[in-house]
Amino acid sequence: MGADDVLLEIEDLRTHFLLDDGVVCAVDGVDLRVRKGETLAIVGESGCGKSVMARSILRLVDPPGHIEGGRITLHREGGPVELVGAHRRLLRQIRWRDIAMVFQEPMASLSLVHTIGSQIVEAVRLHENVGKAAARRRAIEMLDRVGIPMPQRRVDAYPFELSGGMRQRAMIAMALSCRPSLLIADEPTTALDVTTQAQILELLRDLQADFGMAIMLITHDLGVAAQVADSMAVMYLGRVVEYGAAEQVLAAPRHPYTRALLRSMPRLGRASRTRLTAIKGMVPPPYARPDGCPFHPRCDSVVAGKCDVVLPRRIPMADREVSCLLYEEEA
Ligand SMILES: Nc1ncnc2c1ncn2[C@@H]1O[C@H](COP(=O)(O)OP(=O)(O)OP(=O)(O)O)[C@@H](O)[C@H]1O
Repeated sequence: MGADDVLLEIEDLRTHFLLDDGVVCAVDGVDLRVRKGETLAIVGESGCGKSVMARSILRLVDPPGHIEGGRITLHREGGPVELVGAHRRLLRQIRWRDIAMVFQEPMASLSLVHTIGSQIVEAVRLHENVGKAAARRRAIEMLDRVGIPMPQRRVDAYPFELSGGMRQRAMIAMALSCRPSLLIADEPTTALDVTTQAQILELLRDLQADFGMAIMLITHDLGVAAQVADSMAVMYLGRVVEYGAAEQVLAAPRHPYTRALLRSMPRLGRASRTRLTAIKGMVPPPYARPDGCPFHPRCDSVVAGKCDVVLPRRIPMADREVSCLLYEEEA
C-alpha cells in the first residue's frame, strides 16, 4: 500500500467505558488504514467493538465512554489532521465535509421535526458558502441521485412519512451532500429486507464510483462484506485480528477466528452441502477479558502455556496482517 493512498490512519486506538462494575475495553489497540476510494469492511460478531471504533473516529462516543489513547490521522487536502486531539470546532468542520456517517437506523440521525430537505440544506450551508435556493436545488439533486421518486415533492417530507428503505436513501443523500472523502456506514442495511438491502448496497457502490469516496462499511454479515469490500478487517474483542485484501482474506483466512467465522456462515467458502459449524463457546462478557490472546478460549489451534499468556502482536505478512502466535515464526 503506497503511503500516498492512505486517507485515514488509525493507530493503537483505545476507547474504554468506565462503569461502576469495571472498565469495558471496547476498542483495545486498533490499527487500520483506509485508502482513498476503497471500501473497507469491518466484520466480527456482535459486541466486538466495530461501532465504538467507528464512532471514535468523529468522537461520537458518549460518556462514560472515552478515548483512552491512540492516533487517528485524516489526510485531507491541505495536510494531515489528527482527530483524537482535535478541537471540537475542527471536528464539526470535518463532519459531513470530509467524513460523513450513516447508521442502521436513520431515525437516530435524522431530526423528526424537520423536513428531509431542510436537514440537507442545513448540512450544505454549514460547510459551503451557498444560498438557500442553491442548497435546496442540491438537496433535490441528491434525493434524485439516491433514487427517491418525485424528489421535488419528497424534499418537503418528514422522515416518518418515508418507508425504511427510502429513509435510508434520504440519510445517504444527506451524508453525501457535501461530497465527503469518507463515508462510514454502520450496518446500513441490517434493518432492511433482503431486496432493499441489495438495492442500498448497489446504490452505495454506484455513488462510490461517481463521487470517488472511500467507504468504511461496518457489518456483522460476511456475505455483505464479500459483495462490496476491497479490504477487510476482522475484529474480535476490541482488536483487529486479521486485515488484508477482502478477496484473499475470504479465500484463504489465516487467523483461527476468521476461519471459524467463515465456517459459521452459509455459502461463503464452502460447498453447499457442507454443515455449518458454530464458533465454539461465546464471546466472553466485556469485563472478563481473557489473558493472552483474547480468542484463545474458543480457538481450535490454541497452544497451552503460550496463547493463554502472550498477547499476540500484529504480524505483517506479504498480503495481510494477522495477530496470532501461530505465525510468529513466519515473521
Ligand atoms: N454506552 C455503553 N456503555 C457501556 N458499554 C458499552 C456502551 N456502548 C458499547 N459498549 C460495549 O462496548 C463493546 C463494543 O460494542 P460495539 O457496539 O462497538 O460492538 P459491535 O461490534 O458494533 O456490535 P453490535 O453490532 O452488536 O453493535 C461491547 O462490549 C459493548 O457492551
